[in-house]
Amino acid sequence: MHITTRLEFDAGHRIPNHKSQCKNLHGHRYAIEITLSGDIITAENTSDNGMVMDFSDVKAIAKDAVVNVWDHAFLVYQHDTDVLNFLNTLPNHKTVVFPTVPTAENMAAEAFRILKARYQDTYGNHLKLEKVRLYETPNSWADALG
Ligand SMILES: Nc1nc2c(c(=O)[nH]1)N=C([C@H](O)[C@H](O)COP(=O)(O)OP(=O)(O)OP(=O)(O)O)CN2
Ligand SMILES: [Zn+2]
Repeated sequence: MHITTRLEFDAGHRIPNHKSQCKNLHGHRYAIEITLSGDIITAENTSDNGMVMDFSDVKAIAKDAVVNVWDHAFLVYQHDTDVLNFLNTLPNHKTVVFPTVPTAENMAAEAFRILKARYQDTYGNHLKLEKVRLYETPNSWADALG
C-alpha cells in the first residue's frame, strides 16, 4: 500500500548561471509530497489500526526535518558566493546553504536524503520512503525515488 501527503512552504532561491530569469533572486510557493509504502497496520484498539502511517505523523516528521527548516528561508548554493556574502550581512536572516544548486531536482533529492532515515517502522509493517515530489510551481515538479 502507498500513501501520500502534501505540505507547502515559501522560500527564496536563485539559479546562478541560469540562461534566463531564474538567475534573479525570487521566490516560490513550493509544495512537497511525501509517498510512503508499507503494510496496513492491523493492531486492534490502536490509533494506527488500518493505516500505513497516520498522515499527521508523516507531516510532523516532514515539517520538523525539512518544511520548517526551508519555510521563509533563502536557499543559497554554497558556491554562490556573492549572494551568500550578502545574506551573511543581514542580521538573523534565515538562510539555508545548499550543497547543490537549489533546483526542484536538487531540493527533491535533498529532502529525500534527509527524510529517508526519519520514517521508522514502529509496527513491523515494512514502512519505506518511496518518493519525494517537489513542486516548484503548480506546473513543474521533480521526483526523487528510493
Ligand atoms: N528542470 C528545471 N528547470 C527549471 C528549474 C528547476 O528547478 N528545474 N527552475 C527554474 C526557475 O527556478 C524558475 O523560477 C521556474 O521556472 P518556470 O517554470 O519557467 O517559471 P514560471 O513562473 O514561468 O512557471 P509556470 O509554471 O509557467 O507558472 C527554471 N527552470
Ligand atoms: Zn525559481
